[in-house]
Amino acid sequence: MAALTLVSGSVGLITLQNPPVNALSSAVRQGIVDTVQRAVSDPQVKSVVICGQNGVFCGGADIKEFGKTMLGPPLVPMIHTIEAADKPVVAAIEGSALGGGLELALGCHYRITHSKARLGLPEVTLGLLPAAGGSQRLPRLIGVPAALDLITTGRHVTAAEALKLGIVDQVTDQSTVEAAVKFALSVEVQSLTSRRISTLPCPCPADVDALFEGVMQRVRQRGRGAIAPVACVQAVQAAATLPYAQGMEREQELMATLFTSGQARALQYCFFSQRAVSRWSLPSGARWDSTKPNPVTKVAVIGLGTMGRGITVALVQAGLSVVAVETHEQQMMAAQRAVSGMLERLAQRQGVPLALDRVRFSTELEAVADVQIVIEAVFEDMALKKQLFKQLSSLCPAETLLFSNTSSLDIDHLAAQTDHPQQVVGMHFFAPAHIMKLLEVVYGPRSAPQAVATAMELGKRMGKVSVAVGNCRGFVGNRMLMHYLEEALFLLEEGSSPESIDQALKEFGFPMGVFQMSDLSGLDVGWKVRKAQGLVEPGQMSRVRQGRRYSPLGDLLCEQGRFGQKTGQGWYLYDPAGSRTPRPDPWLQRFLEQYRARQGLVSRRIDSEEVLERCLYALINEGFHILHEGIAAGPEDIDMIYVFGYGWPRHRGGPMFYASQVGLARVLQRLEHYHQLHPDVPHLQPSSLLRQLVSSGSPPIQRWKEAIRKPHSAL
Ligand SMILES: CCCCCCC/C=C/C(=O)SCCNC(=O)CCNC(=O)[C@H](O)C(C)(C)COP(=O)(O)OP(=O)(O)OC[C@H]1O[C@@H](n2cnc3c(N)ncnc32)[C@H](O)[C@@H]1OP(=O)(O)O
Repeated sequence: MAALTLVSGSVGLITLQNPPVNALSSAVRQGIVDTVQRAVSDPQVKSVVICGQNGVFCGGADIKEFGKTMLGPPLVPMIHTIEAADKPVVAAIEGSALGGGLELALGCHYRITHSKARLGLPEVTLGLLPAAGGSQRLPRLIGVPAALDLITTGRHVTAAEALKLGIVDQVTDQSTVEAAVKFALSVEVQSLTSRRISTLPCPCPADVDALFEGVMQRVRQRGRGAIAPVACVQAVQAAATLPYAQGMEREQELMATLFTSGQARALQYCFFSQRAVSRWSLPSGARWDSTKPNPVTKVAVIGLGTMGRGITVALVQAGLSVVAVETHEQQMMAAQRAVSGMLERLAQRQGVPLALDRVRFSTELEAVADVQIVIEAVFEDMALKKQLFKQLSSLCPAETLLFSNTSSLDIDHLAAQTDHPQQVVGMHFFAPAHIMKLLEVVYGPRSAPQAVATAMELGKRMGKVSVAVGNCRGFVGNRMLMHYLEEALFLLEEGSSPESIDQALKEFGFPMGVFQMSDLSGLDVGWKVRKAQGLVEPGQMSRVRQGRRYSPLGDLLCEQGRFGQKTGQGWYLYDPAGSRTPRPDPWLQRFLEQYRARQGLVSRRIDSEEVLERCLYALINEGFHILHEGIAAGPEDIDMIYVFGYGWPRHRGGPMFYASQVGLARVLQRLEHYHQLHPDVPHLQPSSLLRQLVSSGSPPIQRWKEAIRKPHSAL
């Protein structure tokens, strides 16, 4: 797991060997301890270089070992031994030096880096802190403000930035190991006194207390209840105020709390789930590793509203040629200006050349005839989309893939309009499409595996987290969201207010509550969907529709022209119209009181526990139905959809992971309780999969698939 060879006569070269990222597993740590000891005690060795196999220095501690009994030598004394060595030790960093990998490098006396390498301490993203001395050494090396930034955000820095910050000593474009060996030879006789970072004082700015206070405030605000960023600030504060040995004690103490926390488990589950969802499979048995995506260089986007513009930008940024079609001349001009502006701003921010020449704008549908993929992004209207798919089917060659950016419409109906239904797949982007990371790739029973593979690959090229899901109303995300929204409305009817419901959800960790989110998306969007479902009865107040409880509150607001932020009024007041700051609306309060009075509803006090249980468990219950039907391959697919598309707090792992942490028996018991109180609400009736899991002893989430009828989970 680590090999020692003698090179250039006097340099002991230690190579970490643990593909793919040379994570510091117990075997690797043992290998490092053994090889360092041999190198240090070998009189022929005058200096040491540590590098990683296959162009990667080290991806950090082995995350797969977390939560298990720790075997092998611990990291902290291992790094101390390296730092204390009386022969110069040089880290040769290629690929990545992350987390424990960078901490290992900080224990070395020098760091030589390839220009393409990335360095960082991303432990915070896993619910941890750099507890192999990183929180104490980095501030001593680069100062408190820069260390706080890197440690609390976990962001990776380029080699150039690392050099500027003083993390590394040299950057090379050539062979890193050769440069490091040459460097090691040149420092063999130099004193190491100033090279042991742990012995250096921590450079602090004059207003260090104010700095910590400000950062702590920012971190709490941004973290939405996450504990790791707070502990990271506290650890750096220890580096700034305590001698190294005491700082290390504080680091270990803080880490001990984080290491066993539910948040760390949730974040580590997210790390693996994010990767697992790319290993898609279909109910037919087709899989990611046995299906080749089509080569794609040119894509068309039809419909240049908000979504189409965002998709165009995302495609251009992925290096593709795009034909952007909008048949209305005026809208086309506006879209062209908007897309060019977005691309210009992005190019400026990223310091890359402007790629405007990769987009060709056209008002002619015929312009799409020579592309490999057409992404339809016209208005969410079935008749309109059906007509377009019919036209596309006759316009495009048989091998062209036809993707629809629909958020809820039936993919099978669209496929049925074409001569080649196997070429049709849904690509549900989230607004703004060039920024949001989530992509739901929706397959129908006739979608070809190759079409799904190509959509997943295209998503990857655009930097998205793509999740393959089956076709059903609302797909996975919006289907679950419907019940969350409905419960919020029922709670309003029963006596709650938009402010208190939103507050409870924000305290849970959502960036905004359900009513603020609805105002932002536009209340007319849901109204249109409900109209299409035949649920809307203008001017009517009846609370039972299609045989179940229904709240007409949203419809009544829309009838008053209250569509949310864009009209200045919705569940909140926005002054002026278009402003983003919601203010409680006294009109709404009166309206709710009158509504309850007319309906004979007696208002009661509703606490945040009930808000969370009813909104979240209703959503989770639908997730169990989705799993049972095989619409999502596994719980991790649902969780990644919610984390990346709906603002579910990552440190809570996603709705299905959250259910597993709350305890399935508890979720079941509360759903039964609420269903008993509200028998006219079918979505509160516990799913049979949830019952089945509870009666089989609530297995851990990784084993749910064994109970699912059509499992094709990737975890
Ligand atoms: C009390 C005892 C513990 C003390 C610990 C002290 C403090 C130290 C803590 C840590 O070091 S925590 C780990 C910090 N490191 C990271 O967060 C880095 C995570 N990895 C990445 O960001 C990326 O993997 C990468 C290194 C940038 C490479 O990216 P790339 O896109 O090339 O590959 P991936 O698909 O992401 O990964 C490939 C493969 O490798 C697995 N993997 C990656 N990193 C680790 C790791 N640190 N431990 C275990 N496994 C890792 C990843 O899951 C992929 O696996 P498969 O999905 O292919 O099975």
